[in-house]
Amino acid sequence: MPARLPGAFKFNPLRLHGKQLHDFCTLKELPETYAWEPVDCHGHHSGDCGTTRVEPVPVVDLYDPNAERLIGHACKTWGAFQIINHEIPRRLLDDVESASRRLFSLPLRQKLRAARDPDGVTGYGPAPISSFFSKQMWSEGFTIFGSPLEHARQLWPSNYMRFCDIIEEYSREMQRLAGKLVWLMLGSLGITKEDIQLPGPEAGYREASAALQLNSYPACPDPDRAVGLAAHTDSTLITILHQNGTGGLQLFREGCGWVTVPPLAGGLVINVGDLLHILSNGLYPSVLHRAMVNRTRHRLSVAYLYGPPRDVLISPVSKVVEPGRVPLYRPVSWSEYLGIKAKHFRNALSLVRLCSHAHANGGVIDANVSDSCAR
Ligand SMILES: C=C1C[C@]23C[C@@]1(O)CC[C@H]2[C@@]12CCC[C@@](C)(C(=O)O1)[C@H]2[C@@H]3C(=O)O
Ligand SMILES: O=C(O)CCC(=O)C(=O)O
Ligand SMILES: [Fe+2]
Repeated sequence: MPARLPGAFKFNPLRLHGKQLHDFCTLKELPETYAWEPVDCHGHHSGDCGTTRVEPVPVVDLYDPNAERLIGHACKTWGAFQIINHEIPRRLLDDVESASRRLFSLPLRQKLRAARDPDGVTGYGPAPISSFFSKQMWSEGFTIFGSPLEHARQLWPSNYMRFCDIIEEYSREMQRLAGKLVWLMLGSLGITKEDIQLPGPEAGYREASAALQLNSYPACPDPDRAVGLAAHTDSTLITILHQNGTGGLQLFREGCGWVTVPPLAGGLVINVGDLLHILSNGLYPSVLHRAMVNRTRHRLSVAYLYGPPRDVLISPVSKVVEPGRVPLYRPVSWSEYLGIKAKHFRNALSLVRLCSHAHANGGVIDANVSDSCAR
């Protein structure tokens, strides 16, 4: 019989899109639905590099006169790096972290007022990729595209403006930084404004589209069997990630395995996404990454997912397709690619790959490739 004590609803699991959700703080043990097979189930070597010294994820100082070259090298070898001296005020990073903490601290019932619609993209809920996994992830998310006003009103009917103001200011600053970083990356490939139709500095990088993903990873009673956010690449040009002082982000590096990205006070993590992978013809590969959880600390992260204007076609820029090589990907807009990713997840990139008899490594002509091809 259901308990009728005041507050007993907290222990009543609530459902969203067919899955039971929980107020994580009430769980003293890991429910089986959140217990993953040993991490190797992601199909990759688990843990950090064996006993050899792990090479750290590159850190680039944006004031360094060699920043463009260093960024190019990091994109090619890691598909990711951290930045310092990015000129995003520390106060704003703290504000967005507090706003996110305020949101996720609300009772589950209240957060569900702003739940993501089954076919929608914005609002509260498990990470959109959850539907591809039978086990649940030890995390919750809130996705913002454009104005957060409507959802913020549902969450805090009489006190929503502070949240909206912070999100607006953060998005504005991130847009400027993302535009600058993308042009540094393109510059490192020798690509100029004449070669590509992307928002540039003269327009303040406006017109680009972007989403903001707030992620929360509560302390977990059995972290070794749980996964915060399963391994994925982002569908973006680049993603800018702010993580609070608690580590958990890991990057997959060929020949090495999973490498933890240590939180750097005031630093930001930059990931190469699938669209930059396409645009660079695979020279700057999108990075596979995941988030792990821990026993004692609540981890928060804020991802700014930056893409081109939704209907601009992205394809390998001819300058990076060297003689003797071929374009590996067909043109695709961000809106189409997001649809492909939402349906096919890990196969999305190979589904826009051209049936070119070209080798994955920069499009060297090679007749022996049997990859899935764009039809
Ligand atoms: C613009 C987007 C990228 C994203 C799907 C989305 O429509 C909004 C959320 C984004 C996110 C954040 C967490 C990881 C991810 C794979 C997911 O499930 O939702 C990404 C999506 C993506 O990059 O494909
Ligand atoms: O929380 C993290 O460290 C990773 C988040 C992430 O990968 C994402 O939001 O796309
Ligand atoms: Fe991601």
